[in-house]
Amino acid sequence: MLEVKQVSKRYDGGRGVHGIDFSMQRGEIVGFLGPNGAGKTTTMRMITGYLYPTEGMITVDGLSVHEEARKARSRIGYLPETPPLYPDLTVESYLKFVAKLRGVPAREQKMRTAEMVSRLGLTGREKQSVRHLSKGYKQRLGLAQAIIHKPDLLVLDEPTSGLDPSQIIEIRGLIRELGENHTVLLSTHILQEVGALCDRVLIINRGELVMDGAPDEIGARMENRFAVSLEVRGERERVESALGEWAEAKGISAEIREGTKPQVADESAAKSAENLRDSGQAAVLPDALRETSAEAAAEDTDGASPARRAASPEASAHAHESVRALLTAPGQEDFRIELFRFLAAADLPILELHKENLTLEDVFLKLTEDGGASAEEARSVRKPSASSRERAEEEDAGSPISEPSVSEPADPAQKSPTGGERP
Ligand SMILES: Nc1ncnc2c1ncn2[C@@H]1O[C@H](COP(=O)(O)OP(=O)(O)OP(=O)(O)O)[C@@H](O)[C@H]1O
Repeated sequence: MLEVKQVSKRYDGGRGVHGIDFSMQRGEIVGFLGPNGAGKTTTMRMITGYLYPTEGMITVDGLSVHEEARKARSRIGYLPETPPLYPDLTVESYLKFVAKLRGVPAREQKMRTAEMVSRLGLTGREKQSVRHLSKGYKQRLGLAQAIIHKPDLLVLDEPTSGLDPSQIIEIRGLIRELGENHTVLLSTHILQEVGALCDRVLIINRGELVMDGAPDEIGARMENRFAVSLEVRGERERVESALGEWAEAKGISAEIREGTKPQVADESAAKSAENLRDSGQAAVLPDALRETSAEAAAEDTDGASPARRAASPEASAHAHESVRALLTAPGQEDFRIELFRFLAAADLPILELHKENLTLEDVFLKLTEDGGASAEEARSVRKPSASSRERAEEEDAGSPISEPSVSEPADPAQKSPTGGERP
């Protein structure tokens, strides 16, 4: 529903954003991450039609945000970093004013205002002046003004910035709810927020998109490896040799790490079992153990029978031993099911198994820290579906800037009475 095609915005000195290219499907909640000055607000202001791109094209539901501004913008709700609130109005009168401004039919304005009050948890505050709302309630009102005209796409610029932890939880809950009926693009500095809310993350650095993917996939994709760490119950030597052979045959590297050693109690149990066996007193063993001893006796003595291992003193000694390992394969192929089946067949129970990824934080730091991934390197880890554009050539630093606005001032200096953008 949103298409951002090769969009650039050049400010003085070559700052701004370059060749931003991505699309969003209906119903997605996408997190837009980047360090300060990376270009998040610039991109969002262009998507919402408040700023004209120097190059490129943005459409919402096929409508150009800049050429069919009125129609396109009726489908977009925007919560800027500083919500465009009028402190002298009451909550109710402000919402009615915005409803009118956004073209809600006169007969529906009252009803829509009441709906927003109830949906955004503003009940009881209708007559309160905006000036006296807490920061959290101002943010609720900011969300209300963004959705009062029932847009399809919601663009939220740092919606939880400046809120206290309980307000953050509340606003996240509201965004999650809004995400059930809207497509949402939200910028944030809080990595946790992306994990908590978003299906997908876009990372922007120095004006260029450097990552596009699901939060839990981008770490693996960035490294182009599939890594699994696991803990297996069994004697170290046996686990090591079984895993090692399997991994080698599959071209997977296996690194055996520390495991747990048998407890002293287990060692003494093993000793007792050994003494019993040596003194021929198997008859006093508990029934279950006697059965396994009998089975073991009936088996060939190649040591492969699980029952024999269970009854043997060696097995008792290793009954609580476990081994940790890290298996790493090049590429993205998921080998967990095969591994599970192999270890089950070898009677080596898996106590724990999980995919090892770079965390979102690792990825973010790698991509954005000084001297982190260059735009060229970063492009190579973006999804294949993402833009394969060549970097737009840097414009002359002194080139003139044309920044016409559609119907709103493009200059951030022109703010609403509270310093926010005009609603
Ligand atoms: N009106 C403007 N005139 C000149 N340069 C600007 C203007 N607005 C933004 N910039 C520059 O463009 C770059 C991107 O800024 P932008 O505000 O989009 O970043 P951001 O990712 O939203 O940052 P933050 O997280 O700090 O809000 C920065 O280098 C910024 O200084």
